Amino acid sequence: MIEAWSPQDVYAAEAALDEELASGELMARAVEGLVEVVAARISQLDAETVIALVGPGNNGADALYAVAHLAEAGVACAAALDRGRAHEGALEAARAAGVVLVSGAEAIEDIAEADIVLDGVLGLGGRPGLPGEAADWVRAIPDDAHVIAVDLPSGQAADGSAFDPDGVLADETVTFSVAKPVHLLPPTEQACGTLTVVDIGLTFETEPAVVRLGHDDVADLWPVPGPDDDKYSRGVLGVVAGGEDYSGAAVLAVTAAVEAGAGMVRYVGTPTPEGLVRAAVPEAVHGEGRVQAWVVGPGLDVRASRREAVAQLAVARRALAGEEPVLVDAGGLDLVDDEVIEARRELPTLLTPHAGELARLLTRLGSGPRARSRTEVERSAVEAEPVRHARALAERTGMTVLLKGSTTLVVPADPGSPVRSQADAPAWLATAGAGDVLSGLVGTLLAAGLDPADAGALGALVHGVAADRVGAGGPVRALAVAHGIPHAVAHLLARH
Ligand SMILES: NC(=O)C1=CN([C@@H]2O[C@H](COP(=O)(O)OP(=O)(O)OC[C@H]3O[C@@H](n4cnc5c(N)ncnc54)[C@H](OP(=O)(O)O)[C@@H]3O)[C@@H](O)[C@H]2O)[C@@H](O)CC1
Ligand SMILES: Nc1ncnc2c1ncn2[C@@H]1O[C@H](COP(=O)(O)OP(=O)(O)O)[C@@H](O)[C@H]1O
Repeated sequence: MIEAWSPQDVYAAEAALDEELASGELMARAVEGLVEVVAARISQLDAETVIALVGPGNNGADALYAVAHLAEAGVACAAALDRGRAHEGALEAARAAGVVLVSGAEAIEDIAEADIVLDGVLGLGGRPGLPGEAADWVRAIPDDAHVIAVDLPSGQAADGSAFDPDGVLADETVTFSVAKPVHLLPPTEQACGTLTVVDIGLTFETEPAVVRLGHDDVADLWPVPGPDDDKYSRGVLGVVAGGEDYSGAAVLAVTAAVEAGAGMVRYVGTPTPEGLVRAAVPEAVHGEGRVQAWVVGPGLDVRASRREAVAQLAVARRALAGEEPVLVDAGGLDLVDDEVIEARRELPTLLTPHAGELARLLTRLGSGPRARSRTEVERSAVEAEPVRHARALAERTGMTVLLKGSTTLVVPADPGSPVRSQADAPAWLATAGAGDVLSGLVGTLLAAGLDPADAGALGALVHGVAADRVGAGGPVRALAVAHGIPHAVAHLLARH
């Protein structure tokens, strides 16, 4: 599991530890870890020149001390300074070690020829926009240089809220003690590259801001049946999905639920998908009945008027009005209105929109607990600030929101709970029907008793791993992902 703490919590933990340690000890630990990574990269890449981009704060000091150590060890190092502004102790160390200090046009020339660029312009204390000459430095970084960001890529928001295309795009980032939201959240994680966390001894009493499950966490969370279990105790999942237009969604969701190990799946549909489900998934039973959780919505047509569709919609509405946990996806999202929001306020509910569906929902429902602002929300706005928009929907509805995408976010209804961020899927998973598979998989975890945030994060991880293993680096179809779930789960459980 990777946990990330907010910049405020990191500063507080740092201040607490700083009081116990000798002055400069904390930074010395950070620098030692940073030097180790840069030295390893110099030898792996056969790099000859390193240049540090030095900003005015402690982030710049880290970079400057690091090149001082490397210069002492014989590496050809330079440091770009903006009008000579930098941490005094670090500057002295750099001078004494023979680091070449450059600024202006000379800095731009040296950056353009560097093998490794160490970005220490801004760290945790950075505000939007690069200071002084730093924007020119960043533009001068050659494509073939290996860029190592100190703590975080300069220009990117430490809380992960905003991506700056003109900021640093790192090949790797060396951070201290713990990850920060910038490293785990879209849209900023794309600027971080590979992450190394150097332990400098900070401890935290607060909850992390962001959590990412790793493969080794699956065995702790996955509902593995024991000898006393039967099909009912494992959890029965009701699936209200598929209509005459999108009949395949029902097959995909039900198949995924059965493959994920639901004790039983009860399917409620209209004639065409019902026939398909009967043929494709003999394990499923048909019609309404007692369940431990519901999936409502894949392929569901809330505007259909045929008698069978009206009956199916009545079951969907009963599920939303009932007390069992509900996952609401696709067409089912159209059924979420103020009445449903009021009825489900205290009940486990997971909404699973993609960016376009989230934009539509926020446009229709408005944001804030009482829908104070009701404005048109564009898909592009959700993509630019996914966490903010997912949180707005979670606040508006009191429900947990799973926002699908290359990184899947799970924002719990409780604003104090960490955001979950899973980036396990190959881009090949961007294919029709993949979301229907996710709904069946996560629904099974809800029926087994997991809470919506755990079910969403764990389901997203397994979904991604199944796609990765089935596709083996090539294209993957949604049905194959569903069929790949058992092997993915077995593979992940075997790691324990
Ligand atoms: N916390 C930890 O655990 C540890 C932290 N460590 C390191 O310390 C780093 C944090 O250091 P930091 O607090 O000095 O902040 P940092 O990002 O260097 O910049 C602040 C300076 O930049 C300026 N400034 C900011 N934005 C600007 C802008 N857009 N345009 C112009 N100016 C701007 C800002 O100016 P001011 O706000 O005063 O106007 C201030 O002068 C952290 O990332 C890590 O590398 C480790 O050494 C040890 C363990
Ligand atoms: N670029 C991507 N990389 C990895 N996974 C992706 C990417 N784009 C989408 N996905 C995943 O694929 C699935 C698509 O779901 P969705 O948009 O609901 O499709 P559908 O409605 O056709 O089933 C989601 O689980 C999403 O997280």
